[in-house]
Amino acid sequence: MKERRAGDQMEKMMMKEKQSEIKEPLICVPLTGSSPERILAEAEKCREAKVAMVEWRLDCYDDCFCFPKMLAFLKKLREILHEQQLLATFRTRKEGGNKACETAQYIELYEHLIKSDLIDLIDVELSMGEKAVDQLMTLAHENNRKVILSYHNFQQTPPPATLLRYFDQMASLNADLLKIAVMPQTEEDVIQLMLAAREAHQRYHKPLIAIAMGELGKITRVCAEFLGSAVTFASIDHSSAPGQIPISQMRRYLSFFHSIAAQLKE
Ligand SMILES: O=C1C[C@@](O)(C(=O)O)C[C@@H](O)[C@@H]1O
Repeated sequence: MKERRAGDQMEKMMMKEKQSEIKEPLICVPLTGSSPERILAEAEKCREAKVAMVEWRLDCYDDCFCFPKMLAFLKKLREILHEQQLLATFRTRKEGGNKACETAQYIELYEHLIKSDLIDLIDVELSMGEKAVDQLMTLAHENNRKVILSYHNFQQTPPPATLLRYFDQMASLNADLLKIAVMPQTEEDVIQLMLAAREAHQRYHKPLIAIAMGELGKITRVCAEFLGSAVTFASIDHSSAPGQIPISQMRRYLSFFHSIAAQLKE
């Protein structure tokens, strides 16, 4: 019952997006523990802080490929996080995550997660290829789960035309949210990422997440609302990517930028 409530919240966000009514982005906090004890402790903190969305980074969890164990643990996690939207992510090593895995293993993991009925969203890497993406997209949508299609580059920022091509591929593969996180080397890279995000937001009318990582890119996390970003990531214990800032600070920044956005709309 309570899980449905989290799903409804996401549904409302998507409706608003369709009406081009940009609103304050949701904060998503990643759980990066490797043991059940650590993950549950992080989840408790998220619950106490009334975090809107929590990302379980399965590539950080030791037993992610032991499916019965993983699912039993997910049930416990969900009991703590019943008010939150729960995003399940396996970030592969080639996109900055902690573990490598074969495509077949990746698909199997997500199939278990989708069918468990215990998560609201999944993050699927665009680089998995059209066939794998299609398969997971169909299964997720049949089970009323939302899909974030994502691209990460922890080394550099590809040129604007490439960023737009990725957003375009994500939208045409029917993603519910389009997500790009890149590493800027210069301030121009940060600006290019911001411009590509604005352009994609106007073109596709889909919620997106656009992040420039590291110190240089912090601005994209706090002024997410101006890029059309529906979600921004913040840390509660350990950050899962360079440049993430603590949730208490993030809340202050978001409400500051939201008040500016509201004034501009008046
Ligand atoms: O993709 C993302 C965004 C992120 O990389 C960030 O830069 O905040 C953090 C990851 O946990 C998440 O999966």
